[in-house]
Amino acid sequence: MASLISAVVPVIDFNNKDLKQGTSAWDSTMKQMCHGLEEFGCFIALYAGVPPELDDAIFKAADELFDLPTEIKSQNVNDKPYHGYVGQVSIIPLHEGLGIDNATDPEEVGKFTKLMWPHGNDHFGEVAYSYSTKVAELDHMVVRMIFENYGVEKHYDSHVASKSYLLRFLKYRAPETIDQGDNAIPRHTDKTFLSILHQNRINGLEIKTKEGEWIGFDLPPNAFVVMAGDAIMGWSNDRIRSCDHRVAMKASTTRYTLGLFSFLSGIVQVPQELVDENHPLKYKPFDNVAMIHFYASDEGRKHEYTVKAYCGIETSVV
Ligand SMILES: O=C(O)CCC(=O)C(=O)O
Ligand SMILES: [Fe+2]
Repeated sequence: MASLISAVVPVIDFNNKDLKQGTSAWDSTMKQMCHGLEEFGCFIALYAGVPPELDDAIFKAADELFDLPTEIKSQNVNDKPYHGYVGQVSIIPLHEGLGIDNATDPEEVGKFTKLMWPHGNDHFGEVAYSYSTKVAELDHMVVRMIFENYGVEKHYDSHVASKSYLLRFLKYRAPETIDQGDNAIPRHTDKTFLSILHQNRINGLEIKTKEGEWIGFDLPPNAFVVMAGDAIMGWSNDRIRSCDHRVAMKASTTRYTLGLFSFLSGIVQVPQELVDENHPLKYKPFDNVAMIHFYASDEGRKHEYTVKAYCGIETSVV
């Protein structure tokens, strides 16, 4: 049973108008944020970039999407594991998910919309695209601070150019028994650089602390959980650790989460600036998408930290 002590995970207000690069507000936010990522693998962002009307619209869009027949939803396929439709899986019976790959590209959002609604649904497309671009703006601000904090600003532009965003609509129906709710999504780490999660006011996300305690969140409506994945753990040479998390469903109504998951293309390398006497190189250069394929294998799923097993120096398979 997890305790609700989210107060320990930093809560950062991104709505502060003084939050501009070079100000003391920026510096202290940057430090608090990186402390969250280093200690917990996550922090909570309060972010008004998604205004209340868009917030309502995206959850209504989720309702509309999941109401489609399974035959239609199943057409959401992707070569990359965990990117397309997931549903009717016996070990996670409460869960269903769909994904729009490259969700900050209006054409890709249009293609997904056409696949789901061959007769068109412009409203859905506009809402999904606008939500993705607004949350990607938060991701950019967070990543800018991370790069500045670790003194690697010069790599920021190439990082942004190599990233893509997957928008996933995630649904959890109410459990019929307590046991069924416990493992709505079993514990795992994401294979992302960062994951930005936003729920429809129904709690359920739990994270594991370094001390091994599971803690839950009581999240306010404008909260976005910014979570480190295995790609940032490798890139940061273990300064940031990926967040071990799971979902427990206790509510009697449907929970929705929108996840904006970022992945990197090309080869990811630890920046030279993050390697020194106190921080010897821990990871070989790696391919983020190949790491997801590794995780999808029987061997890949055995490890606590996929990135260590995949490309950690001494322990890796590549
Ligand atoms: O629903 C959530 O809060 C978390 C979902 C999650 O962990 C995932 O999709 O990887
Ligand atoms: Fe996750």
